[in-house]
This record gives sequence, structure tokens and C-alpha cells, in this order.
Amino acid sequence: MGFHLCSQAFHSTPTPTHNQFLHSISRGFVRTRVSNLRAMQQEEEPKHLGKVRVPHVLTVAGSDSGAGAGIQADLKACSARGVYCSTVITAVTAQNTVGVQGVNVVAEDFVREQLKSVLSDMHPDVVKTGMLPSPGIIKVLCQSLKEFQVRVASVDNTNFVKEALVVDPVMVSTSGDVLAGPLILASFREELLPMADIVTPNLREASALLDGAPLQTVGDMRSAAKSIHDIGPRNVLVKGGDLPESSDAVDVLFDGKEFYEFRSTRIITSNTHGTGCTLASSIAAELARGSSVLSAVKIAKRYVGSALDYSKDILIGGGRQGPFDHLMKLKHNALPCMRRPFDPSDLLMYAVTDSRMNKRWGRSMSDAVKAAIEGGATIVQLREKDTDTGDFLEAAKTCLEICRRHNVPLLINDRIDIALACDADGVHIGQSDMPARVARTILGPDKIIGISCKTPQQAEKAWIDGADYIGCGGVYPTNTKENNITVGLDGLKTVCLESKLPVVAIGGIGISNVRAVMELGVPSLKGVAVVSALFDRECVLTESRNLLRAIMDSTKAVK
Ligand SMILES: Cc1ncc(COP(=O)(O)OP(=O)(O)O)c(N)n1
Ligand SMILES: Cc1ncsc1CCOP(=O)(O)O
Ligand SMILES: [Mg+2]
Repeated sequence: MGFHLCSQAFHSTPTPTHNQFLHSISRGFVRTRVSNLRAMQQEEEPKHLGKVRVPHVLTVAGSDSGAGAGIQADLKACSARGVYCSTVITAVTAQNTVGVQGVNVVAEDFVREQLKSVLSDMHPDVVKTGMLPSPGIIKVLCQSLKEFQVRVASVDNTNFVKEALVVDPVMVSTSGDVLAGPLILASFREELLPMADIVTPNLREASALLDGAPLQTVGDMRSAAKSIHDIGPRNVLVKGGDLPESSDAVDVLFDGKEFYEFRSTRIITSNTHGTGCTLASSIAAELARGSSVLSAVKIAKRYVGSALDYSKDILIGGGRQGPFDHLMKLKHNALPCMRRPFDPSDLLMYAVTDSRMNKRWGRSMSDAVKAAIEGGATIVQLREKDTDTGDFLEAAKTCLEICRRHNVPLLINDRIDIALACDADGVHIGQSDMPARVARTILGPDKIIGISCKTPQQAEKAWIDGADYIGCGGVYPTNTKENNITVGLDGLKTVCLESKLPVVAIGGIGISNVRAVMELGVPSLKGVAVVSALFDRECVLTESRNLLRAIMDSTKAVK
């Protein structure tokens, strides 16, 4: 089963004109300031002062126990797009990658109660519908939307849409199981579609909403989009993923005036369960964030394409059609050598690379890292001050493979972008680099963050900001880092005694003085970080072995 990548919208008529843009405004599709408007209103109420209103989609859909589609897909898609998602469940399905084994429709009164709970309190920006298993539930939904004035007036005097309604007319699951029978069609046509800002049928659904004739060409899709538009929705997106004999996937959007075609390369994957729900909820999420319909569709398609491409080789379930990874993270964690959590004893012999030294001794970054690890390095930091970004990234990927093979953490000095791009285990940052609190937000809870500290105050702040360890130095004078103040053994001891985080000592440390450092015997001091003692030498392997022996001897002596 294929799907598409790299959506590209192009007009069947020349490029969009200013008039078309104005037209889209007058149709109420420019939603940019909805949240701002609300925020302004809320400013008057003291209890909301200082609070930020977040974009919000309410999904009214069925639950999928396999979590590839339905409510679960909507929650994941909205989360991935940074939008809050509330849920009204219309049916509970027993479902997996093989098919739908059972459906339990939620009582109409209870659907009404859920709608009331959310709409009376939370004021979503967009309502998105999925599986609506009975005409009665559609009636309840339409009544509730009217009662709570969702989509009653899409354009107010200031041209801002108040709320939008996205309808995914779910009828048949991707496995071919019927989720909403033919009785639903009349309710869709007569009640829900006329209220919708956008409806997103696939080929089969578009055909069912019309006269039942199969859609086989892009021309058929255009005619269908126009005919469905006549039923009342402001925009119609006919999805052509199943169009026969097409190497590309083509979707057609009709806004009542213009046709837009989105063409993209099919992604060859069987992990497509839930693409329809995900596309519709991603469109809803973009509308909630203030996009126009056209750009919401464009961005949503791009997002779904990226998620499918990322997930094309993941394995969940034994059926014909697997789910995909909305957050695009699962594969990283499933790599054969999954990183274990940071352990302070990792700091024992901390090897920090230096591009100039490696160049001087004619070895690559990865050769240097390999030798240091074979010699006993317990953690590695790539500190490459004058390597081009592209080269740094490629070398970092190679070093990461080596480190993963040996279960040794790999950190990147300063460059959070490189750490993210190669999925390194973390970063080491200094007092003048990106603030640790921001780095933690960007990197998430699992990555290792080390911070350079010279004082107990800096150590305290590092702990508060969510660092994992601190590097303290320069302990001794060094030529490796210019203009670096030396704190000496006393300064190191003071910081170690105050630090709530494990400490690694750095600066001018080598085989001749490592004993003096480790014999400080302060419990928080877990090891030494070295650059020149390993890398400004002819044989990194020998130096690493010798230094590790000296560290071990001195720690034994302390005990
Ligand atoms: C383990 C360890 N400790 C301290 C440093 C120094 O980091 P920083 O202060 O950011 O200086 P630069 O290394 O960026 O010059 C370190 N790299 N590693
Ligand atoms: C990066 C850094 N931060 C404080 S001192 C230092 C340099 C350590 O290098 P060397 O081990 O060669 O003295
Ligand atoms: Mg730095």
C-alpha cells in the first residue's frame, strides 16, 4: 500500500492572486488571530492573567484499541503538531492490524453529555469528526454544535473564524470493515456536511456521498469535489491515495472557486493504518493554530508524509496494515544498542576530542574515539571547535556507532543541533552557551546534559536547571582552552563539596597529577576529563590504558 510524500500544491489556474487571498479572507479562512482575540478577552478576567491560551481541537470519533486510527491517532497527531486535543468518544472498537473484531456504539445521551462537558467549558478552536456510527449520533452532534454555537457563524465582523468544523466522513476502515453504514449517508448530506468548513473523503467515501459511481481519474475526483461542495461544505478535499495505476498520489482540494492539486510520490509501506484520521486531525490542528485551509492541508499532508516515511519499516502487529509513528521517535529507542540511563560512574575517564590535535597526529575523529574507548574511556565528548558543520555531523554519526557498540555515552560540546541531528546521548555546555534550562527543553528528559561550573553558585544553578553532571576546572593551567581561569584543587574541592550533581574535574590533568585530583576523596567527584593527555599524544590507546590504570589506583588508594 502506498502513500505520498512531499506534497506540492499547484493551481489549475495561474498563481494565487491578491484577489484570491482576499477571497479566502472573506470566506473566513484566515484564522490567525483567534487565540489572540480570546487572550485579549481573557485579559479582563483576573484569573486568566498571565496564562497562555493554547490551540485546541476537539475530536468526536471512535476509539481504536490498536491505537493506529480513531481517537488515538487524533490525540497523537495533535500532540505532534503542538495542539491540545480533547475527545468525545462515539464508539469503542476492538481493532488491531488485522481488522475490526467488534464495535460498541456509545449511547446517544452519553455522546451528548461528553459534548456538553467539553463545549461548555473548554471552547475548542476546531471540532473534527471521525467515526459517527449512527444517524442519532450525528443528530446529537449537530444539535450540540448549534447549542454551543460552534460553526453557527463562521465569520464575524472582523473576518476571524470563530470555530471551524473538519469532517472526515469515515465509513469503512482501512482493513475494509464497515464503521458507519449507508443509513449515515443521508445524515452526512443533510445535516453535517452543510456545517463543515472542510470535508475529507477518500475515493470510496466521495463516491458513496454521491451516486455510488467509482472514481477512477483525477477528472472524476474534481467532479466529485464539485458535487460534494454543492451539498454545503466550504471546502472539499478528495484524497486519491487509492487511485488505480498512478505512480504519484494526487489529492484534490476544491474551495468553491478554485481546484488545487497536491501531488506527491507514493511511500511504499504497509504502515498506513490511520492515515485518514491523522490527515484530518492534522488539518484541524493547523486550522486551530491559525492557518488558512489551503496551508493547513499543505502542512498536514507534509506532516503525514514525513511520519509515513519515517515509519515505513517499523513493525507493530502481524496484520496487513500496521500503524505508523506519529511522533517519529520509536525507531530511535528501538536501536539494537539502546542507551541506558546516565550513570555518574560514566564520568570516571572522560575523553574530550580536539580536531587540531587529531589533525596534528594525522588521525580522524572516529579513529581517536575508537582508540580512547578501547583504552578504557568511559564517556566521550566531541569538542570540535573548527570542524565544518556538515563534516562534524558525519563524523559524529560514525563516532556514535562506535560508542553505541561499546555502550559508552557520546556527548557533543556546545552544538545542540549536532546532538539532535545524530541523536547523540547528550551535550556538554558552558556558562556562555545556550542556557541549560533551554537545552533541557529542547533535548527532552532523557538526554545527558553536562555544564561547566567554577563556583558553588553555578553548581547550584546547574542542578536547578536540570543538568546531569558538572565539569569543574581548569584545575591546572592548560594550553587547550585559551583564557580559562584556573580554579586549582581548592576551587575544585569547594565546588565538589557544595554540588548536588556528580562532578568531573577538567583542565591540565594527566598521568602525573591525576592522583592528586582523585585523592581529594570528595564523594561527588566521579572522575577526570582530559583532552591533551590522550589526544595530543602519539598513541591514544596506550595513553588511555595508562591513565585509566592511574585513576583506578588512586581511587583504590582513597578507599
Ligand atoms: C567535561 C567538560 N567540562 C568542561 C568543559 C568546558 O566547556 P565550556 O566551558 O563550554 O568550554 P568549551 O569546551 O566549549 O571551550 C568541557 N568541554 N567538558
Ligand atoms: C575544555 C576545558 N575546559 C576547562 S579546561 C579545558 C581544557 C582541558 O584540556 P586539557 O585536558 O588538554 O588540559
Ligand atoms: Mg562551550
